[in-house]
Parts: sequence; C-alpha cells; structure tokens
Amino acid sequence: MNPLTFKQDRPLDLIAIGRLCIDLNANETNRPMEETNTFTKYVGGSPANIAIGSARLGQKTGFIGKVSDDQMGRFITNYLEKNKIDTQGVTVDQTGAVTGLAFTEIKSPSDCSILMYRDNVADLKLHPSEVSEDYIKQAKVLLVSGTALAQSPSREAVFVALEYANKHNVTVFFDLDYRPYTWTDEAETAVYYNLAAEKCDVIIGTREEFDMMEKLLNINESDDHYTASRWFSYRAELVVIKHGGEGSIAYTKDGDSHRSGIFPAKVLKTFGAGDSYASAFIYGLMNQKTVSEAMKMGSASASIVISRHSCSDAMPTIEELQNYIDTAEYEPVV
Ligand SMILES: Nc1ncnc2c1ncn2[C@@H]1O[C@H](COP(=O)(O)OP(=O)(O)OP(=O)(O)O)[C@@H](O)[C@H]1O
Ligand SMILES: O=C(O)C[C@@H](O)[C@H](O)C(=O)CO
Repeated sequence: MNPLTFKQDRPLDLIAIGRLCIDLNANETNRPMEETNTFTKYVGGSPANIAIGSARLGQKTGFIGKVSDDQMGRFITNYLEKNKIDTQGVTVDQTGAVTGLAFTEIKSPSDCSILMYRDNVADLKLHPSEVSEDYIKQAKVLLVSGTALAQSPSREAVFVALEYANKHNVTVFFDLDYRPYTWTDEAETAVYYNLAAEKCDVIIGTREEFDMMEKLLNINESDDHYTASRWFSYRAELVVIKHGGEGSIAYTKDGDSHRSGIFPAKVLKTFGAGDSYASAFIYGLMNQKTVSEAMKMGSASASIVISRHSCSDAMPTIEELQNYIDTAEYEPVV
C-alpha cells in the first residue's frame, strides 16, 4: 500500500531545497582527525546528497539553493550539472559568503563524526525572492531539509517554498536532518521544525530528531507510534522513524505500520545512511512501490553508501540498487 499520489503532469520529479556544501572525507581512516593528513573533496550537504541520489536513480531532479562565488561554488554547480541536475534554481552569492565544509572523521566504522565549518555560509543566504513559484509547480515532489531552517533568510525561503508546494499540490518530503552545530537555541530549533512539519506530507527523521521536536512541548514519554500520530492531524500521510542498524518503521495515516530491516554492510563510515535511504525511499514511492518495498530500497541504498568513502559520489544507480537488493543479504526485523 502506498498512501501517496503524485501529480504526473510535471516535468520534474523532485526539487530539493537547502544546503550545497563540500564534504572533506579523511583518507586515513581508523584514527582521529588530529592524525589525518589528507582528505578527498566531494559535493555534500544532506539535500544535495538526496538530490544527487535521486538523479543517480534516474529521476528528473532540480535544486533551489545558493552557492559561494568562488571555486567551491563552481565545483558544486559543475557536479550537479554533470549529474543531470537542473540548476536554474541555484543562485550565486554576491556577499562574499563561503561554502560550508564538513570534515569527516572515521575513527572506526561505528565511530564517525563530522566537524562542520559553517560560519557565513552561502547556503543560509538563500532569500525568499530567489524561490520561484513557477519552478516549484513544475515538480511532483519538494524535498525540504531541516538545516535550511536554521537562519534567516534561508528559513523564510523554505516557508515560501512550502507555501508554493502546498498551493500547487507538490508532495512535500521533510527530511529532518538536524545538525546541532547549525543551531543556537533548542527552543528556536523545535519551534521552526514543528512549524515546517505541519506543512509536509511525509516526515522522515531519527528517533533523536523527533525527540528534539517533542521536548519543547514537554512530550517526554513518547514512542514511534505517538510521534507519527501527532503529524496525522496536520498534513502528513506518512511518517518514517529511522533506527540506524536496527532498521526503520513507517506509519501511515490509515493506521498501518511497516517495519524494515537492514542489509548488513561492510561499514566504512556511518554517515550518508540517512541521505541515501531518503533518496531511494522517495524513488520507490514515486515508482509504484509499496511503503515496505520503498523502505527496503532505502535500506539497500544506505547499505551501499555506508560501505563507500563518500556520500554523494557513492549514491547508486537504479541498476546497482536493484542488483544489490536481488543479491545482498537482507536482515528482516525479528
Ligand atoms: N550499520 C548499518 N548497517 C546497515 N544498514 C544501516 C546501518 N546503519 C543505518 N543503516 C540503514 O540506514 C538507514 C538510516 O540510517 P540512520 O537511522 O542512521 O539515519 P541517519 O541518522 O539519518 O543517518 P546519517 O548517519 O546519514 O545521518 C537505517 O534505517 C538502515 O536502513
Ligand atoms: O549534511 C551535511 O552537511 C554533511 C553531509 O554532506 C555528509 O555527507 C553527511 O553527514 C551525510 O549525512
């Protein structure tokens, strides 16, 4: 069962809005960053990773965002275009802002962290006037990433995008993507996450991200079922709670729930699991898969990406993904 319908008369499948950054992934693994010397540069930023994953799966994909007016900004835009992502919604900052950097540390397959340099970043300077209604109404899906809510004017740009999407029946997926280093106040964070979630059709997040949103409202004894049910009184049709190596659970407004297991992976690094899960999960739902089948696609994509060095570069093609699902070991939830 798939509770979602998508407007088919649209030239774009998915438009993502939010940050376009650079990942600098340590080449020397299994040691702290103090002991690494070299990094490999990839395009990064959760919504960018999801958009790249979507395009890699064959979806017609666009992006609304802002890049720095320098080599890093051009690197990002060139990469998007090389991956057949439409960049008409990507603007170039003229204030001297820089590209956000995510330095990743791989101490061990299960002990990874990200050091974020995000002062004066171009992605948070996206202005509401740079969000085009005519562009958004060309898409079946709008993918919103929570970190874009962290500062003005990006925050207001996201809410304008949500208004356009709701007005034109563009299905909105909200990937919570909570990155504490981009926020300064817990209450401010929770307020804007909750306000945005009210306008979304599908909400995807980890248990911890939903806990962050509920703490403000003194909801302390929550569980996945309660979390999901909160959102069905708004616009949500589907709520997915991710549980890392323990899989994920999805709830639909009609009261059904679906558990997904994982594809055990030779884990190189854990980050990137969420973005790859989201891109393949959305692809599945948009291509007549049931919720359970779409979750399995997400799990398979995540398993592929966490076994590779990058996130964006590692995103699988539909052929790779289908082959992995057909041949790799799947560990259902017991
Ligand atoms: N160790 C693992 N082995 C196999 N699959 C995994 C593992 N960790 C995560 N996954 C898969 O990836 C999905 C999303 O992972 P997770 O719950 O860690 O999301 P996330 O925290 O958003 O990820 P990220 O680390 O990219 O922020 C899980 O539901 C599962 O399907
Ligand atoms: O989202 C970020 O800014 C960092 C990502 O680019 C990085 O690849 C990651 O953490 C994936 O979830």
